[in-house]
Amino acid sequence: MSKVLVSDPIDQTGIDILSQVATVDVKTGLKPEELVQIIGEYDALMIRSGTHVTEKIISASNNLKVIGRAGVGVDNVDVPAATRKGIVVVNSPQGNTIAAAEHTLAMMMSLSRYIPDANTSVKSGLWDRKTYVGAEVYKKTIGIIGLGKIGSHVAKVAKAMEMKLLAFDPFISAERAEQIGCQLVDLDLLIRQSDYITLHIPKTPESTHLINAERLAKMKPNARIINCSRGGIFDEEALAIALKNGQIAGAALDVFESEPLIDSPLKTLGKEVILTPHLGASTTEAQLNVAIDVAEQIRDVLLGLPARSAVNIPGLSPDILEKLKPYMQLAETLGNLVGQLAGGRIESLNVKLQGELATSKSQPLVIASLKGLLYQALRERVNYVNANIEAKERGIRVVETRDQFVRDYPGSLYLEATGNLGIHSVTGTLLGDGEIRITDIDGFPINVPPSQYMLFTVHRDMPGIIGNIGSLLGSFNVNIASMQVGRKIVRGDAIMVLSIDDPLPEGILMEITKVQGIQEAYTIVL
Ligand SMILES: NC(=O)c1ccc[n+]([C@@H]2O[C@H](COP(=O)([O-])OP(=O)(O)OC[C@H]3O[C@@H](n4cnc5c(N)ncnc54)[C@H](O)[C@@H]3O)[C@@H](O)[C@H]2O)c1
Ligand SMILES: O=C(O)[C@H](O)COP(=O)(O)O
Repeated sequence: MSKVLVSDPIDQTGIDILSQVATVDVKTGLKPEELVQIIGEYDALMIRSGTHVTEKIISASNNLKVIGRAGVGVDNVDVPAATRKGIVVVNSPQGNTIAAAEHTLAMMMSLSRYIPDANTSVKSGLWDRKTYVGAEVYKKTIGIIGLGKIGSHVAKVAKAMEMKLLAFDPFISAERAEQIGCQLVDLDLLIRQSDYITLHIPKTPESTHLINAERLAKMKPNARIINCSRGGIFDEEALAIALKNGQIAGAALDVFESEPLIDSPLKTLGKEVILTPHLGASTTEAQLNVAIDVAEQIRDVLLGLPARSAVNIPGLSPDILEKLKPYMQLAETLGNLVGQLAGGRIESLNVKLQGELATSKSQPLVIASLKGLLYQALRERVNYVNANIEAKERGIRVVETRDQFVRDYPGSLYLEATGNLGIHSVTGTLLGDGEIRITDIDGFPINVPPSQYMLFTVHRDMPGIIGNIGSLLGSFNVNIASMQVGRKIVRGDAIMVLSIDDPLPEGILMEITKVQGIQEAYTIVL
């Protein structure tokens, strides 16, 4: 049974899901060196923002197949190092969107009305109504930096409060911004005109210290700024100076350059500053959502299935995955089959999407085909994450083609592998119930489901040959489950495909090739 380590607090429902397929250890608050010591025992690791999965931890993780981030940000995971090791990294892109957006709005309102300080004041026995005269957000301008999932929800609510909405996001169109009710502007204008500025962007080299002394100096004196996205996007030293000097009216931070926040000049400031300990995603609802989402994905990866939100598998977004998942299984099976038929060193793989499939995204199918193709060489070490890298390292050239006019099946996939021992091709499709059918091998039409043990022969189509093979297998006590012959012309070359119940015994393949009329024989294990 697989072993999963949960190293940050997650909802019990997630642990219950993982327990269906694995032994789950919950060990929170581990020091990095403790994690390095034990990670080798685990097949999966489930974390939140508290665990930093460094290259050192990844190097020590000899069995790790998947890292699940129960949340959005994966900046606490060395994703390139995980990718190099073939470890899938999954997250929950939407599970805590509403929670983070609502925390942002709560921060905005609390900043405007000094609620945290007023509350502390009343609890300390005071009744001070003068100090806490606030400001209304109604008709004020909010500048949203990053109009993705969280930014868009903040926009929706801000619009309902009749705020004027500006947005800066170089990766979205003005039309999209307009649909959300925002005017897309450049960063400088947003900074100069907004009464409230809120950030909803990932931390990248470009966004690090995006809010610095220079930009703070351009803000309105009544500006209040909020960061519920990632620490390090604000230059905290410069922010503390700007607040101290009254350059801006307030700031609310949920995330910090270094967490937990220990020494910071921001802590010494007054009612104009609100600090929360990375609580954006901390609602019961969000924690349930992310725990289920990520635990299900970890479970799927441990069962050998693709995950719907893997961050390090190119071209695999959840909607594409939903549509292509059955075809990925087909691609993997065909890749494995054609790899075994080609044998030896593979030089190139042609992946052709046919019929209805021709309009689909090819990348997931290419990855799955390569995973299957490399299985014989790499076994469990090849997966959806590293299949591309492994193929490149072996010098396998991948060619993607499409032919929507192939109409013998609604959608089919054709793989052709060229190697130092020759060229082989296979075609397959999915039946209505999702069952895989191999429909062509090396140009011979057939219609067989894949089975674990198979035998293929290329032979002359002549009387007696099928009987001879049957008797030979019988003499070795090999039970034939099914058999089919495919031929292009009567009495020409033909292919025989047999599904057998057990692996072929040693030496029998050689005997088969000696049968009169047999030209080639291949044993396949899928
Ligand atoms: N505080 C919390 O607990 C909490 C909870 C959830 C998410 N988050 C963080 O909030 C952030 C936003 O999450 P999301 O789900 O909305 O992400 P998202 O991917 O849906 O949206 C991010 C948006 O930022 C834009 N963007 C990227 N770089 C930019 C830049 N330099 N300038 C302007 N726009 C830029 C992108 O185009 C995208 O539209 C992430 O950093 C995430 O980790 C924090
Ligand atoms: O990126 C996220 O999802 C948030 O930062 C939430 O982090 P958390 O899971 O540690 O609360």
